[in-house]
This record gives sequence, structure tokens and C-alpha cells, in this order.
Amino acid sequence: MSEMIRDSRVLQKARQEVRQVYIGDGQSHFDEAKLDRLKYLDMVIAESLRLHPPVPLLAPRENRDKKVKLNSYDVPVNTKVIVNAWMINRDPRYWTEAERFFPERFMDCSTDYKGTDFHFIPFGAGRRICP
Ligand code: HEM
Repeated sequence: MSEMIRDSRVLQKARQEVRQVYIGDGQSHFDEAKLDRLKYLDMVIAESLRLHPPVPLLAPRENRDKKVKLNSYDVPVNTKVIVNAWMINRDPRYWTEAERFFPERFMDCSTDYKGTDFHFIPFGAGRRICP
């Protein structure tokens, strides 16, 4: 909500979509069955999760078996590893204008939060992903 209040363009667009889907059909009440038609709101939510992940640091892991190499880093046995989802979600190597709240970046884009796109992990990834 804060991001939408800061950018009235986004707020107007989201509001217009909700009105079009619900009031446009002559309906005056909320109906869950039409939620999947709120495409822009979906992008707004994805963008909110990208910039403001409710779990910015994922649950800590420990390297328990053997020394491993992660990129150029040696991770010794018994090392606690904490994944910084907040930082990854706004890494300028993967996101253009990474700091900008811009829901349209998810338009016609296959990136989602289901754990296969490692640059967007508000729900984590892998075996312990949020079910
Ligand atoms: C916006 C809402 C939510 C966000 C952003 C979120 C995010 C996360 C994250 C980041 C993790 C850790 C993943 C990891 O460390 O790799 C997690 C784990 C988990 N979440 Fe969520 N979560 C949300 C809602 C929920 C809800 C509503 C439930 C249950 C009704 C739930 C149940 C769980 C459970 C059980 C785990 C542990 C999975 C495991 O360790 O195997 N989450 N969630």
C-alpha cells in the first residue's frame, strides 16, 4: 500500500482494474472466482514481495557434510549459511532499475516466486520452500 500511495500511477491502474473486473460486470460485491482476472494486482503483489520480502533472511542452514565451494567462496563444514533474499531480490545484475517499484517488470515475464528463479525468492527455494 505504501508503494502504491507513493506512486499514484500504480494505484490508479490497480484500482481501475479492480473496478473493471467487479463493477464493470455490473457486480457490486467481491467474488473470489474472478481473482485470476486481476493481472495487474498480481504484478503489484509480486513487486511488493520482491522489494519488501516479509522474510528478508531465509532460515539459516548449516553446511554439515563436507567443505563445499560456492562461487569463489570456500564454505567449511559446520558453517552457518544465511541466504539474504532481500539483497538477491534487488540485485542489479538481474533486475533493471532494481530499486524502483515497477510492477510492469513482471508483464510477459516468466519469472515467478515458485523457487525456480533464484533471483526472486520471497518464499525461499528448494526442499524447504514455503509450502
Ligand atoms: C506472504 C506470505 C508468506 C511468505 C513471504 C512466506 C515466506 C516463507 C519463507 C521465506 C520460508 C523459508 C523458506 C526457506 O528458508 O528456504 C517459509 C517457510 C515456511 N512457510 Fe511461509 N511464507 C508466507 C506464508 C505462509 C503461510 C500462510 C503458511 C502456512 C499457512 C506458511 C508456512 C510455511 C512453512 C510450514 C514453512 C517451513 C517449510 C519447511 O521448512 O519445510 N507460510 N515461508
